[in-house]
Amino acid sequence: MGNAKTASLKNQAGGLDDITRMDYQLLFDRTPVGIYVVQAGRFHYVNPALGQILGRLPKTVHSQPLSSFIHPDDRVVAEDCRRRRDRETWSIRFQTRMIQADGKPVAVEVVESLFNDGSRVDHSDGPAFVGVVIDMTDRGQADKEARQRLNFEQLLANLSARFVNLPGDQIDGQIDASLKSLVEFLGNDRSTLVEVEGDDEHVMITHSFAVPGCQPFPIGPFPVARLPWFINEFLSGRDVFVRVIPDDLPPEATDERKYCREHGIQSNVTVPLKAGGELLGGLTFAFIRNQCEWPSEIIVRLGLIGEVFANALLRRRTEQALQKAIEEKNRLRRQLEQENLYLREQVILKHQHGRIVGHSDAITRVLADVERVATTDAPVLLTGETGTGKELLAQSIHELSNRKDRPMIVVNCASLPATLVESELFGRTAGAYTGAASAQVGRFELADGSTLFLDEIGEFPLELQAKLLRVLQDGHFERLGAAKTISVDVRIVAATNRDLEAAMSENRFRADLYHRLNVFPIRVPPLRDRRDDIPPLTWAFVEAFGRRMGKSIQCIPRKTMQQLQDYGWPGNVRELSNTIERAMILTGGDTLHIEIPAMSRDGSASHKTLKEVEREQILRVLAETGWRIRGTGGAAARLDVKPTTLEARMARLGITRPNRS
Ligand SMILES: Nc1ncnc2c1ncn2[C@@H]1O[C@H](COP(=O)(O)OP(=O)(O)OP(=O)(O)O)[C@@H](O)[C@H]1O
Repeated sequence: MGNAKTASLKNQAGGLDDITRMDYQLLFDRTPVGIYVVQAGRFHYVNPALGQILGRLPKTVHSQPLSSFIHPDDRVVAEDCRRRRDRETWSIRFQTRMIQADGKPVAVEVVESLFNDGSRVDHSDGPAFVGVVIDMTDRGQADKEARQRLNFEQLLANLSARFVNLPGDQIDGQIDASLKSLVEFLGNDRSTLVEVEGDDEHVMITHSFAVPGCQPFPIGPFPVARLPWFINEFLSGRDVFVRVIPDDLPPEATDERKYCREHGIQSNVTVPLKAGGELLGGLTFAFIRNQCEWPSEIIVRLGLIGEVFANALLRRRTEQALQKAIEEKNRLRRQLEQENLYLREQVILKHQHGRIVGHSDAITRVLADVERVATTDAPVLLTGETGTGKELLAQSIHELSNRKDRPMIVVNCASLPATLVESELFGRTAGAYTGAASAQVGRFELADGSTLFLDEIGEFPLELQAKLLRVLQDGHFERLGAAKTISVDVRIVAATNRDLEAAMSENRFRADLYHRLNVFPIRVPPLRDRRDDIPPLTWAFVEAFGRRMGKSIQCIPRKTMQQLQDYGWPGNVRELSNTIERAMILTGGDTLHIEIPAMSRDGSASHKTLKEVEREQILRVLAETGWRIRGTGGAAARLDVKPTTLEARMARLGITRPNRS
């Protein structure tokens, strides 16, 4: 094998046979690697390269013990290695420190093997070894850089991990902590995060960390005009690396030169922060105590750190925008709710003005219809049980219309004798019929330019319905007994608690009139279908009657109010109003006691006489006062009557005190 190798070397070298011993000597002398021959622990040969590693001339080293050139701390280990060499190959590889002439240690790697060249060494002194010594100083530097690279990767991974899944509101805190870690790791004096502002004239300093003894950059807006070259550089997406300030600054950076001089900045490295295709700001590293010594490799990799910050900023921005959008949505919703509330209040207030009380959904819907139709001239048909407030609503429609300056004319069709309806509505000429001595202006003429409320329209005489229909259609009619046609502009609001459709099918009501009236029907719900309105209505009536009667009621027991809400109110609001009025008459003091009519929720029930109601009320108050009639808090005072009057009534109603057992 050895011959084969030699043959191949011969071929490559183009004639190794020609190389003389002198040539080998030259080779050893010229090689940049240290070479020595050692026997019995002493140098027999040291080439110039090893002399250089040791900082000595080779001849001064000759015959010296090898161990004396090994660092004292490494000697034992090195000798041990050399002793335990492989018996087969007789070679050994170890790392150690050698000592230079000036006493400085130099890290080396040594490879030593058995040396057979009998011409150079006398084997009677034991085996000789040849050693190759490699200076590891450069290698150490490479290792240091590799270690630095590794640490940097570690820092990068840590930074990224810190920001992953971090809620938007914690990002700022983490940026502060990360700037501190960066300064500690990279050894600069101050790290600052700059964000772009909405306006072109400022950037925003959002975070800054400085080592003790150096000032952090003041947080807040910073005018671009103070460092125009520097800011525009990184805002254009370029890295800024000025290792030696002012020498490395371009001529146009005059403001920067001045600023750095004033603030003692020796070097500056800035990376732009870009994420999502957007430039968000810059991350700057300032050197104040020393100049920047970072290897270019670190500077290149700062961009990666910039990316971590940029992504965090982007996420914070996105979350802030989202949060803002949510807040705006909530604000708009609240505003809408408030406007709704306000609108409702407006409606109620407006109608309270027209004495309509209520905030239930049912009445709110009715009021909304009233609002909607009021400003048109369309006929309105109000239907609903008696006492639900149809007339009140008719009044509201009128008051909300642009006819409000003229009074609304009311005709109760049920209360007029059929014979008088025509003249009442359409007017008459003098002598139009027997007994009509003078001419009369009808309600239609009176209502010209205003509203005519036809209450109880279901009672309108069948024979006059065609005439009514004609006025509704074209506004024309003739007074009774006159040929002259009169034209009027009248808005009709009609009301009924009758079933007009049934009347139609029984031919008591004309279908064409019905359809003409029914252009905008409004159904007014019974009070039992809007029980939420009972408390405000009760209080409204208590107030109104209290004012009239000079009484001030401060309290309605919860139980009483509940009973009012539970009751069926077949007579609707009118019945509630009457009940409150009665209770107010009977109540003394500031607490309202109401005798609730004994009826079921659906309103079908027996009606009590006033006498029965009075009896029950007196009995109840007597029970509450322990049958004490006189004095403050006595039953007479509670009922607001003289004690003698109460006693007389009790006698009349047959009320006597039950025997006490
Ligand atoms: N929402 C309300 N707020 C305040 N008062 C009301 C309300 N509804 C009705 N009232 C009062 O109840 C009473 C009856 O109302 P209104 O006469 O308008 O009812 P109606 O439906 O026209 O009755 P009818 O069918 O018997 O003519 C009136 O005193 C009215 O002021």
